[in-house]
Amino acid sequence: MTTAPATAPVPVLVVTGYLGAGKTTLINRLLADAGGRRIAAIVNDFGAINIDEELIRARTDTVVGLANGCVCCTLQGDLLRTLKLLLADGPSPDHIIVEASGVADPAGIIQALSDPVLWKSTRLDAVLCVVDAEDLVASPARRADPLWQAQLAAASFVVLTKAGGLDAAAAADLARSLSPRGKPPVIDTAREPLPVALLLDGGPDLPALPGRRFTATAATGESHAGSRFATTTWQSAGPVSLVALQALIGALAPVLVRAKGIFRFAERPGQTWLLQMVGQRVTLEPLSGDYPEGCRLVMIAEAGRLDGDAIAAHLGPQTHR
Ligand SMILES: Nc1nc2c(ncn2[C@@H]2O[C@H](COP(=O)(O)OP(=O)(O)OP(=O)(O)O)[C@@H](O)[C@H]2O)c(=O)[nH]1
Repeated sequence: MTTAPATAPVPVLVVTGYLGAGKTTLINRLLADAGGRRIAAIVNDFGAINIDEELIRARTDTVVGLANGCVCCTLQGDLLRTLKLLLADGPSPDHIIVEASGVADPAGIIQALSDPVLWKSTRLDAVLCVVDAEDLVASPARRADPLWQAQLAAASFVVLTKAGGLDAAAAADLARSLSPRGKPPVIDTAREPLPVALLLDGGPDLPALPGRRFTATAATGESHAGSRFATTTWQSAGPVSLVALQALIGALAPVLVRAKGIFRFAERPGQTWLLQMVGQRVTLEPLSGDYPEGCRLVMIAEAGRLDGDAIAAHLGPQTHR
């Protein structure tokens, strides 16, 4: 009697990191450099509109968005259901990347992925924590934030983004401060190529699976920020005024922690634009590729600080696509 060869569990890479740290950008780099690996992405956006899913969809056919909640708590069940569907539907991917929302405590995700039934078909391979160097330099108090600490504590790898403005010694100091003993490894994306094979396939000095340990503490500790931040979304079927958007950002900048949106402007017909705001840094860049018509905007602020009516006051009433 012959037995069917056991198929290896599909490895899962969880990408965590604070709001606007660079998770989506990093995942798109991994997808671009995937080297023939079939990668499925599950993208969790805290808000009702999943901008990150749209940005990642441009790179891979297999992307599932989980919006309006957090995979570390309210959407844990959805995460497990989505994983099961991805594995049941056609040929399994070689790898699954889960982008956590910026307010997620990875402990809850690790806990969900440790489901013994799921473990046979998928295994948590690594947790990658994206850390924004500019943000840390501008806001040193970030290090005392329990959410930020929980994300870093769960990391098997730390990816340092936006460190290009620091000199080499300052960047090395920053990396050491994030990982004093050199484990987890810190990868400075401004100075070194992204080690795709290491991040996706594991490294030689990583403990053998499934014995690799992950820091899983209570999912609902004070570090979880789902209730600390509130998200407000707005969308329209048609274009908006660029001047009105600039005025809106100017008016709300003092309270916004994060904003992102996909826009068409009445003043610039025929072009789609991506708005990104992290801290006080705002960028507006043209997008190439097919994006659905209309505009959508997600804004995140400390709960109670963002007046949703201000968006409609500047951009006009919300209309649905
Ligand atoms: N200079 C620089 N900018 C970066 C880098 N990575 C990301 N950014 C910029 O940072 C902003 C936020 O990047 P995202 O990839 O959307 O961040 P995120 O962590 O997915 O954001 P959330 O999902 O909202 O938490 C965008 O304007 C990016 O272009 C980097 O390595 N260097």
